[in-house]
Amino acid sequence: MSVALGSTRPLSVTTTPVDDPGDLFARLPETAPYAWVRHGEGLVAWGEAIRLAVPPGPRRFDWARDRLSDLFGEAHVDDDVTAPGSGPVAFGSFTFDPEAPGSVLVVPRTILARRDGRAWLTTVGERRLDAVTPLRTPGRIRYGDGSLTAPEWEHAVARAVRRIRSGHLEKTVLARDLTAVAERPIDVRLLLARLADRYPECYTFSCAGLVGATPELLVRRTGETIESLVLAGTIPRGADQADDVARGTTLFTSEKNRHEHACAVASVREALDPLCAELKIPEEPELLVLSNVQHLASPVSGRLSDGASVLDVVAAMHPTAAVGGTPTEAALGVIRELEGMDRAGYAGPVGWIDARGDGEWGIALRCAQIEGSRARLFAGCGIMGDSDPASELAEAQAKLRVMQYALEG
Ligand SMILES: C=C(O[C@@H]1C=C(C(=O)O)C=C[C@H]1O)C(=O)O
Repeated sequence: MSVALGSTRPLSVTTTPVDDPGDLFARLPETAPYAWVRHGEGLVAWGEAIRLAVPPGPRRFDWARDRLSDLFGEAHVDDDVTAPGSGPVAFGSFTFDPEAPGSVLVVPRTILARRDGRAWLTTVGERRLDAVTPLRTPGRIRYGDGSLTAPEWEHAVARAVRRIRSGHLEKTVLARDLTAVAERPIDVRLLLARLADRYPECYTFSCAGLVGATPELLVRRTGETIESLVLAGTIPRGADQADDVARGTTLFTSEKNRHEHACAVASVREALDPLCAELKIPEEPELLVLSNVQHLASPVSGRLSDGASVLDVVAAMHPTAAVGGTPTEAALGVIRELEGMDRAGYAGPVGWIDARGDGEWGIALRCAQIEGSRARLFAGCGIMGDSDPASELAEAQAKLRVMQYALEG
């Protein structure tokens, strides 16, 4: 069930303040890099002190929380920083489908963090020196269809639209995958550096081979405060500034996109309401403009009422209608039936948690699963009753470009 690497004795954890390390990614060795970074701040980590394979099932988040609270509870911790992300930390990636295997938690051996003008280093066990080798380029990339070809995927979208029009559900989200094979093994650090450079407002992440830059913050917990950024409703960027502004206006006034966004916001409200003493959700979304697409975005904030950990909040929220649909069960049924692929960690929660229960988790979007010289890229779109399959395909392609750029430069 669970695989623990290294010692099963209590963890010995030391956090000390360090001078500003500058570019966090430049400090990563090539093997097993972990990351959660936005605007140059966050955590990078390497080495694996503990790896837990989370058993699939409806109680997987509870299992993860309980195992971590045992591990962290019995650890010997010497923490001179006491900030969110200091002391022992676990990175995690959960599969989209609770019944799919592959969810994992890793307590890295070394964690380097930088936040609000402070920086610190955490080591688990003996402090070791890890050589930082130069970045390696993967060479030529050859792409192939994933589970469905583009026309097959458009056909699946058309079927989902019919299902929605016949009143079975309001919204679903269909995704597709692409395969990529590089000439040489893929250096995850190079992908991280390129992603962070082009998408600084996204969360550049790496966890157990799942690598990407997601704009969608599922939840950040800092003490009793939580924040989230709900995204749904997308239009590709324009050819020039005037076109861009016109597209932004089209997106903002599009009934289809506003409805799609409202479904996502409603699912987040429903999940967070029972956990919160206070919850703020703006009445109207705003525009989030990224290098490849524009999104409708609603920043959410709240105050927890009962000391839930960040994983408890993740458990309550996943899957939001931004990646599942409305109503959830009907939408998941359509995804299982029409998408024809295993989403693995794509569209699942990815992030980190510390011993206080603080942490940051995103929805794993604009990402790929990397294995040696191979990658599997993912992207999906919210489907409504008036979705046009060709436009949805164009949107999925715009989203796939994030990882294509990371691989190709
Ligand atoms: C499903 C993805 O993105 C989600 C779907 C969106 C949409 O359909 O408009 C927008 C943002 C995300 O919530 C993806 O990037 O793969």
